[in-house]
Amino acid sequence: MTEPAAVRVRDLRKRYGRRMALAGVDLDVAAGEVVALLGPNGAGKTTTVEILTGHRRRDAGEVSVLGRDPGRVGRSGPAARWWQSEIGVVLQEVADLSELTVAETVRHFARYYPRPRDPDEVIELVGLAERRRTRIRRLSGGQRRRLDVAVGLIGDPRLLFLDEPTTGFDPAARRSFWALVRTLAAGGTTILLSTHYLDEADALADRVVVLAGGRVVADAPPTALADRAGRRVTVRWAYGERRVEDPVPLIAELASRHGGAVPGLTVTRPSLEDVYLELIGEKA
Ligand SMILES: Nc1ncnc2c1ncn2[C@@H]1O[C@H](COP(=O)(O)OP(=O)(O)OP(=O)(O)O)[C@@H](O)[C@H]1O
Repeated sequence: MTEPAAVRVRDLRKRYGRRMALAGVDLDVAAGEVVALLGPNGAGKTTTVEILTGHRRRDAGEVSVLGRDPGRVGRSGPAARWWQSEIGVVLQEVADLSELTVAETVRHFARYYPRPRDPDEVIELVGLAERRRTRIRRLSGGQRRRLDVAVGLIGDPRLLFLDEPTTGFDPAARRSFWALVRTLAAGGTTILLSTHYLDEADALADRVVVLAGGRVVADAPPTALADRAGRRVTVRWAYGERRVEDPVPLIAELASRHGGAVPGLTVTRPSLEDVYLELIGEKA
């Protein structure tokens, strides 16, 4: 028997007053998959993650997370406790426990779960072993984010939600965070990660779901998005430019028109970033 989907979303809708944040989103995450929800500011990524984790109500649509509706699972009772222990959540805004140390914080959250991971092991995993005794208010932004992830992992979740986990990281911190996500994925954790960094989605995800203006504008493995990038090339010459799939006939025609060499000829393939910008409508 195949494992049921970790996340299944159909026609999800959410408004804030007059502002349409989600205009009918479909999303699937299979067990064991790493899916990146990619999109610009205001695309609806956080709203989606908040609805899936039970932190925000939806207006319409079907949502199932580990077989339960997050809008109905409630806050207490055995079903809610089971569900909350199976998911790990790292949202953008976290509780302020700035007087506690790293180790105290992780141990504090471990008490909420029936089968927590070992706090020292989790601290080591997120790369904070040398900061175990540091108070939270003395951590850097990147270290603080790692602590958020430690708190998200302490319950040993099957499914982990990471909302823009590397915003504000320096390049080295991002790379080591990526290594952590890969370690978790290799251990079988299902991960839904929102990001506005294309390279992050490309580096980590089995599948990239691009959100723009509250809609899914692409849903494909990163390599398929890259292939889409490779298909169309731009041919420029001194008197014009055209985008074509196969540049050879156009160049032949231009060559015969100019009686030999084509003045100022260049042929360029779009980058993955060009395709992404086009998908989210930020390029003419
Ligand atoms: N609490 C709120 N009240 C009113 N409008 C909101 C609220 N939260 C989000 N919005 C609006 O809903 C839309 C989607 O926002 P959301 O935070 O989900 O996007 P996002 O993709 O996570 O953006 P970012 O990358 O900037 O975090 C935006 O237009 C935003 O201004």
